[in-house]
Amino acid sequence: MALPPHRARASPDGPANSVRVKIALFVFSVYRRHQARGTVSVDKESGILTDAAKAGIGLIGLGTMGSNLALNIAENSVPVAIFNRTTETTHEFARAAGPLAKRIVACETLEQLVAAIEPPRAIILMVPAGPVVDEQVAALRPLIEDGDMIIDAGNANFHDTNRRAVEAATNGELFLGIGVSGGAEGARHGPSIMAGGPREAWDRVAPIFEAIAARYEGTPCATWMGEGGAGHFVKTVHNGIEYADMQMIAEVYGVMRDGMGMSAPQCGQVFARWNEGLLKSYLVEISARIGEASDPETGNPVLDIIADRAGQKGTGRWTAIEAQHLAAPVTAIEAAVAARNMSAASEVRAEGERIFGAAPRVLENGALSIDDLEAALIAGKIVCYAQGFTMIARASAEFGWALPLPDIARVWRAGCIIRSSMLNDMATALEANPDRNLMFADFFSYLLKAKHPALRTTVAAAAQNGLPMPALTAGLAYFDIMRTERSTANLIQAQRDFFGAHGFERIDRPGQYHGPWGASG
Ligand SMILES: NC(=O)C1=CN([C@@H]2O[C@H](COP(=O)(O)OP(=O)(O)OC[C@H]3O[C@@H](n4cnc5c(N)ncnc54)[C@H](OP(=O)(O)O)[C@@H]3O)[C@@H](O)[C@H]2O)C=CC1
Ligand SMILES: O=C(CO)[C@H](O)[C@H](O)COP(=O)(O)O
Repeated sequence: MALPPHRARASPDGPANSVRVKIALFVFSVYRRHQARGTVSVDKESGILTDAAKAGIGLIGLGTMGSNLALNIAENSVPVAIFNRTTETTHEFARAAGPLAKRIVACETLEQLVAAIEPPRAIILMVPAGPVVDEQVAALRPLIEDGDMIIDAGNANFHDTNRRAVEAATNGELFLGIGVSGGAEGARHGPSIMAGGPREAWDRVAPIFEAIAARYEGTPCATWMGEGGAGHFVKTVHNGIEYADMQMIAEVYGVMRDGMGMSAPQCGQVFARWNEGLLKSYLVEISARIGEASDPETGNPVLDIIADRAGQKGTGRWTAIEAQHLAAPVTAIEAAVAARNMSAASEVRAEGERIFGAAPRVLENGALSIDDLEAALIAGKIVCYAQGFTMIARASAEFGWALPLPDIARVWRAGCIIRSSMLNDMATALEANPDRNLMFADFFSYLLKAKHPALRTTVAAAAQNGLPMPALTAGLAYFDIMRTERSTANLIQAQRDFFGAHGFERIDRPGQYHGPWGASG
């Protein structure tokens, strides 16, 4: 199949150059301030920077993400003051920081942390979502001054971020809610950053975040999304898409493993091949590496010894719940969240298998090809992103944000977990028409026309053989519903009117009507 012509790349030169200038000016200003304060001294025993020279930013929470972000910040020439609940971790971290330790100010108390940062201060929180963030804000509040800024860079429910932004404004502080994606590797070498909060607050710290962010053809993947919880909202939908993307990949892995009898390394090799085509993406790439990895102790494929119960920290669930509130169907994401919950119920599943027997699962030779699975995954992925972007557009209108849909696609092109070669084309399509379902854009409708038959064949064969495919099935149903001009909701409306006198519209004249249901209605 020939690809359509429009895989144009946005020219990165203009914005990228101006960003480089901004970063250079910021770094220079930090250096000047440090020069003015004299030389840095180092504690002989710990090797930790102890000088009165002030840090350009503070960071609380040296776990997986915080420790890597701190190193990334230091590597980008910005001295960073660090604090962690467990003090030993702070010292271990600073000791292990090697040459970057000279830009790390290790603090044992929040008082030390605040004192170590150049005012007006900016302090990043990289701690678990929920009450911990409120506790950290409350602990910092008596120590900071008007104009200081707290930045929650963990995953947060955007409703909490909205509330915290209002509380901060009342207290004369600035509050940013920033979604950071990319896992440990991204945090260390370039994550994708989705910021929300007062624009002027973002502008103040943007040079640091743009410096540490991933780059797509020179353009930093760090974007201000809007006021309040806008950044955390976009990160939440990112994670919802992440759930669906991962689930769809797991579903085709299930067909290869159970339906086709392929080994984990064989599945890995298929993913590696797919990663050279339209499915090129971080999640397919790591699935290839996972499939090919073997357990050093037993020599068996690692994938075969991992328990089949998926964990979750809540962002997928937040997406599904919010989508319901917004009446924005994200059926593939909802199915993926439900699939994780069902995977966790392993004892119930075992009982089900005892009662009903295992489904046949094995496909007849030739029932499906690897190419069918690839095409099914391409179609499913387009539907899942289309749902995510539609939800973002709905939220933008509902919450009075002006969420920049093309920029969201752009900021996801590098650094984040859902980065994929399709995102540049999504940015182009959303630039042309941000209000239109992505499935209908020229490039994606062209692909869907070509690939949806394979999605249908795959879902049908899987259903026939008891291979569960909740996300791909949900994606196919969404596609079919969205291409059906006359749905079956006329019967729903009749039923509602029958039992509750809710009324219905007619197709042949305007107005509200009731049916001739008689006394039984
Ligand atoms: N891991 C990932 O891939 C990603 C995570 N995130 C988000 O980033 C945030 C941090 O995640 P991650 O680094 O993985 O988490 P970790 O569990 O690795 O680290 C948690 C950090 O928070 C501190 N902490 C935990 N509880 C408290 C508390 N009650 N009071 C003070 N400090 C506390 C821990 O300190 P101590 O050492 O004392 O335990 C530790 O420094 C979360 O919001 C997460 O959802 C975002 C993107 C990706
Ligand atoms: O934000 C992330 C990636 O983008 C985190 O890794 C998050 O923890 C993933 O979600 P979950 O733990 O629910 O799978």
